[in-house]
Amino acid sequence: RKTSHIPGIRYGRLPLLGSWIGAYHFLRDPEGTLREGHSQYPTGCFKVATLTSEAIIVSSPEKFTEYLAAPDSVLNGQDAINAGIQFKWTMGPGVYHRPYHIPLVRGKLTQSVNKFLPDMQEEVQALLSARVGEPKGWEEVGIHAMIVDMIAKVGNLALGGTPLAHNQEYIDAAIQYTLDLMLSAEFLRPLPVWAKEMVVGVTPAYRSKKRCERMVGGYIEERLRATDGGKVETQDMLQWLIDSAPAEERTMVQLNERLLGLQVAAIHTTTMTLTAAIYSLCAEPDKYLEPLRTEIKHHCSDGHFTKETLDSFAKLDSFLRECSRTGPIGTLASGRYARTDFQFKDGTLIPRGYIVYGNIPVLHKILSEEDAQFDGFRSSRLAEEGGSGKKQPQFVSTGADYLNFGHGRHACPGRFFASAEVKLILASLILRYDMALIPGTKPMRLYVGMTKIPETKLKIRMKAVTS
Ligand code: HEM
Repeated sequence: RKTSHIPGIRYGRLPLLGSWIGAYHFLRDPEGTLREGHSQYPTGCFKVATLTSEAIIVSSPEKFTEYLAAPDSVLNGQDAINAGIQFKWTMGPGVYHRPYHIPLVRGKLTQSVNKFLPDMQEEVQALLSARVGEPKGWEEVGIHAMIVDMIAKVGNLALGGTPLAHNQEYIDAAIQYTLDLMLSAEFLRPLPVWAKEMVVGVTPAYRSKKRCERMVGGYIEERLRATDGGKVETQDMLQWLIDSAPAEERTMVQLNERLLGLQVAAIHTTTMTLTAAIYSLCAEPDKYLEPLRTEIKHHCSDGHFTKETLDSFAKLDSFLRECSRTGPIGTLASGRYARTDFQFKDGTLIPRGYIVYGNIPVLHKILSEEDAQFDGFRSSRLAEEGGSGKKQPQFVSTGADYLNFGHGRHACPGRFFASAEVKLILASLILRYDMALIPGTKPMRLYVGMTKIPETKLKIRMKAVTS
C-alpha cells in the first residue's frame, strides 16, 4: 500500500493478486519486463515484483545518479545486499556491521596486484597444463568448472594466502559456500528476526562456515600468533585483515567469517564475467582471436604479465567491457535500501523499507537489436577513431551507462583486482589455445532472480596453438 503511487509492471488487473502476477512475469522475463517499464515510464519510477518483495526501478541516468548521491543514512547499499542474501545472519553480524574489509580491498589489494601477478601467472599456467594440456586436435572442455576452480585458487593467492589457495578441500568449500549462502538466504528471508536467530544454526551456510573453520582455523590462529610475535612473513588480504581488525573482530572465528565474505564477493562474480567472455570469444573466434593474440604478443614479448602490460591491452579491455555491457551479471544495478523516506526532485517518494535499483538493460542502452549487437572492439575503436584526445572507456570504469561493477560510493572496490585476474587468465588462454564453440551448440543466458548467469554445463573446443 505504501507504494500505490508507483505503477507495477505486468501486474495484470486482478485485485490483490497483482504483485504475484507481476512476480511470475518478472521471473520469467526480467529483461522484457524492465524494457516495458521503461517504455511506459522513461523518466519516472515503476515497480517490479519478485516472489518475496517489490523493487522500485529507475531508468533515467539522472534519477539513477540522484539516488546514488543520497547518504548511507537515507539510502543504504549494505542493507540492500542484506535484504537479498541476509548476510547479517548467513555471513555474520560482524561482516554486516563493521565492513572494515572494504577500504582494504580498495586500497591494499588494488595496490598489490603487481606483487601477486608472477605467482598468479604461474598458477594459471600450471592449472591449464593439468586441465587442458597441449591437445593437438580439438578437445572438448567444460569451461565453467575449470574457471571457477582457477579463479578461486588464483584469487586466494592474494586473499587467504598460498596454503589456502593450494588446499583443494578449502577451495571446494569456498566455492560451495556462496551457493549454500544463497539457499540459506531464501530460507531465512521470509522469517521474522527472532526466528532467523533461532534457526540460522541449522542452515547450510552456517554448517559450511563451521566446516571451513575446522579446516583452516589452525592456520588462521598460527597467523594471529605470528603477528603477535612480530614474525609476519606474508603480505596478503588475511594479514591486512589481522592488522586492521577492530579488537572484537580479531579472532579466528571472525577472520574465517570475513574471509568467506570476501570469497562470496570475489569467486562467482569473477567466474561469471570470465566465463561469459570466453563464450563470446568462442562464438566468433575468426573475428576476435587473432587480433587479440597479436595485441597480447605485441605488448608482452617476454611472456610475463605485469599490471602495466595488462593495462596496455586496449582491445582486450574493450572486448571485456562489451561482454559486460551486453551481458552484465545482473538485470538490476546498485540497490539502495531506504532507511528513511527518500524523495526525488520531481516529488516521487521511495518509502522507508523499499529498495530502489537502476534498470541495467536500459542504462546499458540495450533497447534495440542494434544496441544489443556484440561489438567487441567498440570502445577501442572509439579511441582509435577519436584520436589522442579521446579516452577509451575502460572495463573497470563505472558510469550511469555501464554498471557491471555498480556505480557511485559503493562501486565494487575489488574491480581492479578482478580485472587483472580476468585479463591474466583470458590472455593466457588466448596465447596457448585456439577456442571455438562446438558446432550446433550455443550458450544460453540463464536467470536466477535478478542475477544473470552464463551456462555452467556448456563445453567448448580447445586446441593448442602450434606456431
Ligand atoms: C568481475 C568480478 C566482480 C564483479 C562483476 C563485481 C560486482 C560488484 C557489484 C555490482 C557490486 C555492488 C556495487 C554497487 O552497489 O553499486 C560490488 C560490490 C562489492 N564488491 Fe565486487 N565484483 C567483482 C569482484 C570483486 C572482488 C574480486 C572483490 C574482492 C576481492 C569484490 C569485493 C566487493 C565488495 C567488498 C563490495 C561491497 C562494496 C560496498 O558495499 O561499498 N568484488 N561488486
